[in-house]
Amino acid sequence: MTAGEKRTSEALDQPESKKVHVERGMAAIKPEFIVQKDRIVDSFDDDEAEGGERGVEEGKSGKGGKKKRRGQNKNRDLKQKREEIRLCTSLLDPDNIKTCAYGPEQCRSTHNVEEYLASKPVDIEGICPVFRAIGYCPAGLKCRWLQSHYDKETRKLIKDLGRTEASKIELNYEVNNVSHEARGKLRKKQYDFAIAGKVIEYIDSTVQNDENIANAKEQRKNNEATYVDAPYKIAEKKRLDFRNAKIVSPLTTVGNLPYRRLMKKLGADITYSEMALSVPLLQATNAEWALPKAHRTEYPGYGVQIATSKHWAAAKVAEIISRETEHVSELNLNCGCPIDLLYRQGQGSALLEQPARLVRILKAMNASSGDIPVTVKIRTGSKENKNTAKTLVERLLAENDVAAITLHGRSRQQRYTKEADWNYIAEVGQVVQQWNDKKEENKDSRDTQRTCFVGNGDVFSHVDWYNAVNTDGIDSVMVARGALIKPWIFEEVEAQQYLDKTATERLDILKTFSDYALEHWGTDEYGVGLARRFMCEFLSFTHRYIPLGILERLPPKINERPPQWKGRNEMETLLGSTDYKDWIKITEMFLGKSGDDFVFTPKHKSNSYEKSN
Ligand SMILES: Cc1cc2nc3c(=O)[nH]c(=O)nc-3n(C[C@H](O)[C@H](O)[C@H](O)COP(=O)(O)O)c2cc1C
Repeated sequence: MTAGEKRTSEALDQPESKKVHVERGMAAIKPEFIVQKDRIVDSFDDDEAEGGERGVEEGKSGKGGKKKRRGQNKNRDLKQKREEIRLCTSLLDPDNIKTCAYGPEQCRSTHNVEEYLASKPVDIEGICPVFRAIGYCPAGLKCRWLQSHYDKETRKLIKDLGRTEASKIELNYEVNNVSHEARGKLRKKQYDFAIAGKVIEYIDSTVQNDENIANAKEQRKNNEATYVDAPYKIAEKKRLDFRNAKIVSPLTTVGNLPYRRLMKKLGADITYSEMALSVPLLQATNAEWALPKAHRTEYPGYGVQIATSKHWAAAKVAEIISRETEHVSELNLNCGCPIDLLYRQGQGSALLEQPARLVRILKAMNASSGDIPVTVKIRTGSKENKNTAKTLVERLLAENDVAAITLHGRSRQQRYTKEADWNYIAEVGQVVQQWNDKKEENKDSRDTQRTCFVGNGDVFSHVDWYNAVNTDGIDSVMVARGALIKPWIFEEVEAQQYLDKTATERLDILKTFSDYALEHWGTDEYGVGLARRFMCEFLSFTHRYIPLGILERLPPKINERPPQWKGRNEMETLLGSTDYKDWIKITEMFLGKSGDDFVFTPKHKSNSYEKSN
């Protein structure tokens, strides 16, 4: 709804005497916490976020360019600065000096340890979070908390290797690292696609173009004798059971490994990688292969999401993932990403308009992914008011290649200000349920795996969650922004009540994120910079939380915007600040002072950002 279309709604869940009149789309804040009534926080257009920085070329203004999206900061500078004097990584541990591949003369980093240590900024106070967690800090001399694990007398690192082993036993490590060897082969185009090769050949031979898929099915019906069976067998798949599972959506940029690890700790059952693109995966770029990595606690229940427009690329990626990783519970195809860049390449939500291509991709993935089941995430359709998901789902079920379907109740065209259509999600759920019932009745069928159906959109509390999962045909819910703005959402689901978290409790959550971020990105200058950046990205969602205790009425809604408010104490006010400079301040509580060269540009222009720029 636009600002000009304001309507008045009543708070129906309050007794008559307490009913308040609030503008539709506005959060009702108790008067004593309102700072400036007419200063309303801008609505957030989260669509851009789905593609992460891959969407930056969208929104160019000027001749021939696209209309600039309001409130978005394009061309964000996301690179973290590196130290001016860098220590060669061969010298990180004085007890274990390695051979430098370039030699001290050629190496671009310094081999003079004293010079390096003298150039380092003053250490961050306290105990190194990684050393505390695992008894050893891989950043060695580069650690920003070095004083906590360095003996100045002996000039040696302090290690507690007993603790390292213990933390490994506690499953405190990362998985799904694709080997250097496999990546090298990919880069040189020498990887042996033993399964995908056959699958691609078969799909190519049976289907030359989109129309032929329909023809092939017709041919199969009319003339069974001439139909050639696929020259490969589809492996038996691991079973998925999503009934009432607490699921965190795939979330580009913000759904990074430390965040997902945090969500597992806070009660999530299932997590997904950020969307990885098939082409850079096949080119073996390190950044793309970082995406399927997971924390050990995420498995089982960890899905890798990919985006692609080609069945051959899908088959190859599926084979690599099934052969080179050991901790993937499902392989998910993204058919929802709305950003122009991917859409124009036929990826993400573009596949909704090309069902034959989509079916081909899923078939290729399913046949090449070994025992990893294939799942898909779709939207209601491409255009607003023209839902196509039902027909699409019928077709996907008939092809029998997906173990689960997630439906985000919005079209590609629809922006986030409009609510997700849960009535339509329920209708599609019925289609899946009828299909599953029929399968169950057909006792002769060898394939008795039911297809799971998951709804997605605007779930922000246990009330929304139970409304969804108690609907016939809906197995569970994927939660995206709700789990970013309110990371304790699954605790509410478990407790079946709203939880009024204090600022201190919310800070504890951020502290855990900070610790996990440092374990993942490292405690050297560069790692701390990354941890700070991704913590700011996280805070760009957490700050949207309006504390329960200052709300005049329930339920809180994800899309409601508040007038400028203050919290019940200073910390609560700070945690709700829309100013990215305050977010940096919050990171400093855990990550030390940010240097002058730390750069963070928020994705959304907040009120204060616009004011100060
Ligand atoms: C920051 C952000 C990043 C997202 N990244 C992805 C992604 O990589 N893959 C995907 O399928 N959906 C992505 N989405 C969409 C969400 O998974 C989800 O479908 C959508 O936000 C609706 O759910 P919600 O109303 O619970 O937020 C992203 C959404 C946001 C806000």
